[in-house]
Amino acid sequence: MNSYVARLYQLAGQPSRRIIGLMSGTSLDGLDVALCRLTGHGPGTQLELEQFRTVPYNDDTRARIRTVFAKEQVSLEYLTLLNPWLGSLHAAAILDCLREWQIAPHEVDLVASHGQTVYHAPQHQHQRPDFSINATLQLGDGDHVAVGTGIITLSDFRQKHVAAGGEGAPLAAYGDFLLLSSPDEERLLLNLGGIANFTYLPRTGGDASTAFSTDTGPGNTLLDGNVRTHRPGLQYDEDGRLAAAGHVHNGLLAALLHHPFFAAPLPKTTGPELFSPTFLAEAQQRSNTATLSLEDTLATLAELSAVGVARAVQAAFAERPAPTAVYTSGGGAHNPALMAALARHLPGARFQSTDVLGVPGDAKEAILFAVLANEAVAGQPVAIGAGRQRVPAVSMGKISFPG
Ligand SMILES: Nc1ncnc2c1ncn2[C@@H]1O[C@H](COP(=O)(O)OP(=O)(O)OP(=O)(O)O)[C@@H](O)[C@H]1O
Ligand SMILES: CC(=O)N[C@H]1[C@@H]2OC[C@@H](O2)[C@@H](O)[C@@H]1O[C@H](C)C(=O)O
Repeated sequence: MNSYVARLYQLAGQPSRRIIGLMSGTSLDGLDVALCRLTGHGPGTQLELEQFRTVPYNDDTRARIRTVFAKEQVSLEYLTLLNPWLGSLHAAAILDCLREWQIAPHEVDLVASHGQTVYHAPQHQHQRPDFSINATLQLGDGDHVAVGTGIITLSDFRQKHVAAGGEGAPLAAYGDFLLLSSPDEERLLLNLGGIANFTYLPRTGGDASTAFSTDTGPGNTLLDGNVRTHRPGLQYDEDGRLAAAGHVHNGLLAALLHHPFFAAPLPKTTGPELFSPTFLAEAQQRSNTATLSLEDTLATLAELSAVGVARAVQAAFAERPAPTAVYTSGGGAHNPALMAALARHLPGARFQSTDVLGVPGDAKEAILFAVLANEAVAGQPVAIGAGRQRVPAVSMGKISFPG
């Protein structure tokens, strides 16, 4: 028997596994590295987050990713080169973290690598009559991560979801459901990354078929892009200071909200392919607001992100009250201007960080991929959701051996 197959078989039978989850999201701020001890599997999964670090991307890495990121046309040669280059970069980042944490690679059982999304193309977004399929592309080849670290690696999680009829995202529902359901309350888990999304969790023991997750529209992506354009050198509006100094422009807000995405049924996914600088420029042109101050534009964009979340929550809970327990994660939770807008648009909500649940908000997405790898190796396909909100019950991730 191949010794790695034997190792996987052994890992599957162990009571717990030590798994590194990797996530590099749409904000391109860096690679999140979460060292997790996962005990059990399925609804009994227990998480201990042993270490967490974001390894920042330098300007060169960001520029390389931006060369292809969310672009309809790119150099095929560049894309081909970027795939293994990112895999090797991620492997080096893991080794660097392990050195700092004084842990040897052989003491880690698995790596769960999300890779870098460079293009997300659900059918509603690409609208090509010649391809009636959903598609999504993550770079950072898993074999390079496995060979570079010496650790068995699972990667490319989203393809199975697409193959089973999903849009490849959001996958958060699976891990959120396993780690964060509570017998005491139903919950909304609101992630404010480049794109915003939420997971609805019924009480544990309640009707699991009602759990689901959906994107809601932009989180920080339009805010970040606008800041970068007008304040070169800044990556984002720190602590939302610029947005807080501005006023919402209702004309621009209406032009932004005009897009059918905001009225589309749930669940839905999106990305910076749609919510791009061009999307903003077109809305500015239609509303005659191209010369609006940076502060007012940012205040309006924060409002847009909050309205997107509120509309999706209203659509999901048209027939009954929405959960009031809302747990936030992602970088946008550190933006007080965005959080203030959300508080206005979700009046009954009690906002807390997922930190209070033992899952630090900044680490949550990386942890979720460790949970998916744990399920793929030791668990069963997770069945949650029903009807239009059905989440395909599949195990996800492709397995790469180091040798
Ligand atoms: N102190 C802060 N003040 C304002 N905004 C902040 C702050 N800290 C982080 N952010 C925002 O959070 C962003 C990073 O968020 P995060 O890392 O969750 O995104 P991501 O994981 O790349 O996105 P996605 O979840 O869409 O893949 C930054 O680009 C910035 O917009
Ligand atoms: C295609 C893709 O990478 N989507 C990301 C992105 O970032 C946030 C939002 O858009 C979400 O749909 C997803 O990530 C999280 C981890 C998810 O799949 O749940």
